[in-house]
Amino acid sequence: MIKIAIIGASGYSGAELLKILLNHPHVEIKNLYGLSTVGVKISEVHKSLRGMIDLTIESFDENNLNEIDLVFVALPSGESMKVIPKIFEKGIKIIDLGGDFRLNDLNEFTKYYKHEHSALDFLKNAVYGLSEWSENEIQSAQLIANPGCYPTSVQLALLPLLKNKIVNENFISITSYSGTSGAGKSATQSMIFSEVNESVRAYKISSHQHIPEIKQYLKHFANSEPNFSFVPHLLPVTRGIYTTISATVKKEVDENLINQIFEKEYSKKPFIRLLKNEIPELKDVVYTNFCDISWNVDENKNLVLISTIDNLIKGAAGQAVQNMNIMFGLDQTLGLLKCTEKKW
Ligand SMILES: NC(=O)C1=CN([C@@H]2O[C@H](COP(=O)(O)OP(=O)(O)OC[C@H]3O[C@@H](n4cnc5c(N)ncnc54)[C@H](OP(=O)(O)O)[C@@H]3O)[C@@H](O)[C@H]2O)C=CC1
Ligand SMILES: CC(=O)N[C@@H](CCC(=O)OP(=O)(O)O)C(=O)O
Repeated sequence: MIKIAIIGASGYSGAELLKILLNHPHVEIKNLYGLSTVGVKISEVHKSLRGMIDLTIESFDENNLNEIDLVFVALPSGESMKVIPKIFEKGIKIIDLGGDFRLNDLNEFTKYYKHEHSALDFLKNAVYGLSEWSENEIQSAQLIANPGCYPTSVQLALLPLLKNKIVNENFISITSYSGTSGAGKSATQSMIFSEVNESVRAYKISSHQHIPEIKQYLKHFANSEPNFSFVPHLLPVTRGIYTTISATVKKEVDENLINQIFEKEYSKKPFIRLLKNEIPELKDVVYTNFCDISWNVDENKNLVLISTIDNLIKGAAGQAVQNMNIMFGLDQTLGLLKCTEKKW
């Protein structure tokens, strides 16, 4: 059994981790950590877990991790880097759901993350855990930086086409919509029901922390440095990410070639569902680890790609468990709903 601790178990991603891990055949959940909820039973914080787990949330102390094999860290931005180096020193495997260890360009990193200087040197220890694209590196990693929710949906759709050099890189337009759970459980005025309901708004245009992440890993995985815009929007739903990407493809490219590229890259990947010309819908991926991808090219070589995920599952806890399975040499689908065939 893999003995697990979760730091940030009382948050939204913590809840999803628990629901998946309680159903995992090779996992034993040992310790749960929080901040304002210390001393409270986890089944009182996440009432959906009533009758499923009898653990109380504790205050984190790295000296209590002696029997732990893997720690999931689901803390707000800037908090993980305070605890992860101490856990790493003990030789324990770690999966960080936050952004603290995703960027290796220090200029970009310091723009977006309030850091402790000692944590900067530490960045090189992390492997970026985009499961479908870094399986080999994940297998041998001690520390995984789990990808952000928007970058997961963007990269899974764009990488195969950029890797095959069929997209014009002069301009790619990326528009994403997220449910409100993407912002976590802390209350802010802009996230209350009456502000969000029956409305849609863009935010952090040109300044979102996921722009450098997308840039870094398009280069890393596809050796591509396209000029792109990324505009996130807040949608009045609880969960899900809907990403629409517009670009032009090179003049010799047609839909058949794109079909072949996606099939080659993803036909054996259990969480990617290729929909070709169908239009994906959020309701078909929420509560799952699937990423549904569709594509369309018109006679003027305009490409539209659509990619949908659940921000809390494929965009956070589900991908984290997929990465845990890969790190421990297990079937990567354990604990998660999966595709057993790719025809429907
Ligand atoms: N929500 C999402 O869709 C996604 C989130 N992520 C990332 O995952 C991480 C967790 O996100 P999410 O679950 O939404 O966050 P939440 O805000 O829902 O939960 C945060 C958790 O961290 C604990 N916590 C808060 N502040 C501190 C602190 N100063 N020290 C120690 N513990 C603290 C909270 O404990 P308590 O409740 O006891 O106060 C709670 O357990 C973030 O880095 C986020 O960016 C990544 C992808 C998607
Ligand atoms: C709706 C909403 O506010 N979403 C968050 C997503 C944050 C997240 O999940 O990403 P990190 O782990 O990279 O911080 C945002 O746009 O900042």
